Amino acid sequence: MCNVDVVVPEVVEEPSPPPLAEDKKDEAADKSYLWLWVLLIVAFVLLGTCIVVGARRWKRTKPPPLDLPPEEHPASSCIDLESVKILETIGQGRFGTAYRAIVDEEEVAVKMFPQHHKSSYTNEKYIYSLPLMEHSNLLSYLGSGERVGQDGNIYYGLVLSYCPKGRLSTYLSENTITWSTFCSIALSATRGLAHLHSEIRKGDTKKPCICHRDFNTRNLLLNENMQVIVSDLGFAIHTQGSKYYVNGEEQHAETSSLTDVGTLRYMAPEVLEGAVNLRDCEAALKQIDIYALGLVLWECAARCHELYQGLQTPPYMLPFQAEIGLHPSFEQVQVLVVRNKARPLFPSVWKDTNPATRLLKETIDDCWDYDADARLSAMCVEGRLTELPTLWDRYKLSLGINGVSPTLNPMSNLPLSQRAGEMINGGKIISNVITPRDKESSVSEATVETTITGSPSEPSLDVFLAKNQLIGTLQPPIPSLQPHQGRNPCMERNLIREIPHEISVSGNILIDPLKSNDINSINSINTINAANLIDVQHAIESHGLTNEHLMPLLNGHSNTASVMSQPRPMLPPPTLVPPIPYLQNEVHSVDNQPKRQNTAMQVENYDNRRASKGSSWRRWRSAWEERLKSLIPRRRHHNGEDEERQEILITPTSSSLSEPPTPLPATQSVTVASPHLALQTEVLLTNGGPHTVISPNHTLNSQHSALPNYTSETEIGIAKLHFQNGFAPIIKSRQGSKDSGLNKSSENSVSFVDSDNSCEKLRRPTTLILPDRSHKGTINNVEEEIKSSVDNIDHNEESKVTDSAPEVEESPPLRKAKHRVKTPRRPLNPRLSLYDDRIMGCEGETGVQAGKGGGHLDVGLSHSLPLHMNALSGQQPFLASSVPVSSASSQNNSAASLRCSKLVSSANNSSSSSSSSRSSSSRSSSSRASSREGSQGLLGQELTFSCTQPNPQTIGVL
Ligand SMILES: Nc1ncnc2c1ncn2[C@@H]1O[C@H](COP(=O)(O)OP(=O)(O)OP(=O)(O)O)[C@@H](O)[C@H]1O
Repeated sequence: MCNVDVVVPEVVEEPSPPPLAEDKKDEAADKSYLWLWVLLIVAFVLLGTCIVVGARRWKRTKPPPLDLPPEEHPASSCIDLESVKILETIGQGRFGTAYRAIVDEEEVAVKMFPQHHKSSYTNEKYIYSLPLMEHSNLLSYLGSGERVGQDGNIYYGLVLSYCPKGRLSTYLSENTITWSTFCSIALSATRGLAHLHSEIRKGDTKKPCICHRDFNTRNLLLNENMQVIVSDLGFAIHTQGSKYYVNGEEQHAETSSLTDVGTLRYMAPEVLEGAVNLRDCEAALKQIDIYALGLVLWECAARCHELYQGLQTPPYMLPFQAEIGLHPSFEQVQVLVVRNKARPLFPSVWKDTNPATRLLKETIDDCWDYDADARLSAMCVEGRLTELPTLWDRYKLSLGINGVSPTLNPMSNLPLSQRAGEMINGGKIISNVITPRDKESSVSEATVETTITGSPSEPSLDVFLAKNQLIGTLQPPIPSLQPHQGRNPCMERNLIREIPHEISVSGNILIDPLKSNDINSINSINTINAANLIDVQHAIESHGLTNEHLMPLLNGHSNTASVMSQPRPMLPPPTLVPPIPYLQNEVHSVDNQPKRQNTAMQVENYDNRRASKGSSWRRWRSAWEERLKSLIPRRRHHNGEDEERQEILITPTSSSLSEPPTPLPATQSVTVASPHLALQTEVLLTNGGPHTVISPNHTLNSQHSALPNYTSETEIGIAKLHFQNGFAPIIKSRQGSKDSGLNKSSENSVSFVDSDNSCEKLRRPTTLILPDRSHKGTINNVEEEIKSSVDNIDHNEESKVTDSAPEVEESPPLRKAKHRVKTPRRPLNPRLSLYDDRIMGCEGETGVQAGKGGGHLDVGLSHSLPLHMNALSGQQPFLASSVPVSSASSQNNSAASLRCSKLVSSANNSSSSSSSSRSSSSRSSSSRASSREGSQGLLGQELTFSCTQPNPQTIGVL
């Protein structure tokens, strides 16, 4: 309690001093900093996000080369050019000189580009530097750099792997090859191209599609293992859809002349036409490469001695060399490839009875198809070629084991399209005569073939055949295509495209001249045996086969079917020789028939009996039999001998069909002259209705010394004649006093067309007729040529029918491409090299070089010499003394070497002229010719060139 009075002093809280103004400021500042920080952080985050997203997008959209610029590519810095010791010159190209060199005791090739061809160097280096370019069938890129030559100029060099056997073209010209070597060459070349064409992704790295654009045997090298190495990527281009890239810079294909490069004789028809679809330049350029691949395959196969079955292998020829020689003009190639749709011909001795040969021919055919879309892809070609060795081995094996079976028809499993036609060796018509030797070998080979049809990956077909025992009843099966072989749907479309034409001559079985490559095939058309067809129908019936079963067997026979009717009936291909009638006992017969003997009579009776049963199927079949019988040419007996009747069908063409066919106002005179007309000839005329035999009694005697003439008056406006024995008749047409247009194709059919020339559609000829522009021929000329060709045939030699110039000149202009982007032309820029059969791009914006120089040294091959003549004046700046320029395979061949020590020449203005707009190119052709002659025959002498350049230039001494 004593503490009661204790007063606890009140603690008076001193009022806190009011906040100073500064403190207030700090607080506000803190707050604003905070916001600032927040804002900054947000901004950073946003910025970061944007950067990441942007970078990702950029990565996605940016072409791969920029991800990995050439300079950063490890390979580019592998070998320093300075460390390379140059030994000798191995080749001279348009753009640079190739040397054999040595680095660290390893042989390499160095390609040196002069300064004015730097863009070519840059482009080639860029292509080699793209990711994932390493491939066993491409040259390896080892390094690059600059070097000052002895002349003081800068040169740019690419260090590449060395191919000791040199150019493929040189090798082929000097050697024949075995089948296995051919397979190795064909496959490796295709693999190299397929790798270029492929887009490959490995992790983040992506190899884009590259199109070669100058694919030919000069740019294919051989290594020591006889593997082809694709080289010369100077024109190669990185494409993607409608765009392409030059040094990583995106370009738009439609605004440039992308297709103005390449080697003339290897140029695809669409390039020659200027009708490349640049909207999808990737696909278009690939297709152009594939066309060239087809020619390369043909070129190689032509030197495979095993394909000639003991006959002598013909000398090496470039594609179309037999037809237009070594130095064709642009127009010549254009007429041949675009207008005449000509392709190099397969020798008749390449029998289709050998499945490997057949597959090879089909593959080549599918590569150089006129329709670019119908061409195979490189991968697909590779897949097909992979099968060749196996097919060949099995065929050879079975040849040894099985022998001949008389019950099988040798030609029966050939596509119709491959039966017609005649073989031309070296571009010249031989004949359509089947020699006994041909027949024998055909039988033998075909017999064997039946035992090996179907590829290993096709067991279902074999099983199917074995189960049903159809061999001998059905025609030998055609192996269905493998998935990788998948015939491009466009292929079928192409075949179907011809149907209206064929149907317009209903009542006749036509030969498809597009595919007529077999000497044996012409006569096969005349020997289509209705009994065969009936047998097949029996087989179908008795074995309960459906269309699905038969489709694989009939693959590739769309032509046959399409001629017959629509919808396509399930009929087997016609046969060359009527097979021995063969009766297959039914396995599940309902009427328990006793076993029947296999005799012709039995077959006939059996057939009649079965036909009388009268089911709807049989009615359908009978109707077809009737139809077919009416289609099949009859044989006539005359003077005790069987003779093939020549059927000449004269049909109205499209323009006249649009009019009422009868009565036709004009009187046409049709004159047919041919030394090979059969003894008795009938001319069948049709105007869309039933055929009319106009002159059944005209008889022509093939023994007649003069050319027999056949004249028939008819009232048909348009005539189309098809001969099946391989000669080229002449048709003359008069309409009143005026001659109608005579359009003479180089195939076995000749047609004359109405005066407006609207009806004629030339198809790919089976003979390669060249317009000799210098030869102003007349009908008489042609007759003379036919005569001489017949003489040649009689002597079992090659013959050649030549179109006369007037027809060529009068023929309709080349088809213009529709719905396609026309390749822009740059008329002021040179399209043709002065000295080569090549067309070149133009030095300029695209960075792809044009008009480059360099002499090609292959004797007998196309050569090229520099467009930029000045370039050559220091062509060997890396060699101390004159060094022989030789192909690697003929390095010791002094005749093939070019001494470049002296450089002297003079230029003459060419006197050659041309009526065409490409007068400069014509002049250049003559220059080329002279240069090549010089290169072949004037080694060591001073060489004079003519050129379009105004001033004499120093070029070289051969
Ligand atoms: N790696 C190599 N190995 C062996 N020889 C080679 C090699 N590279 C080039 N050659 C030879 O040099 C020649 C010219 O080379 P290349 O074709 O690359 O030059 P180019 O100027 O592009 O020629 P082109 O006129 O064909 O365009 C070839 O034809 C070949 O004979």
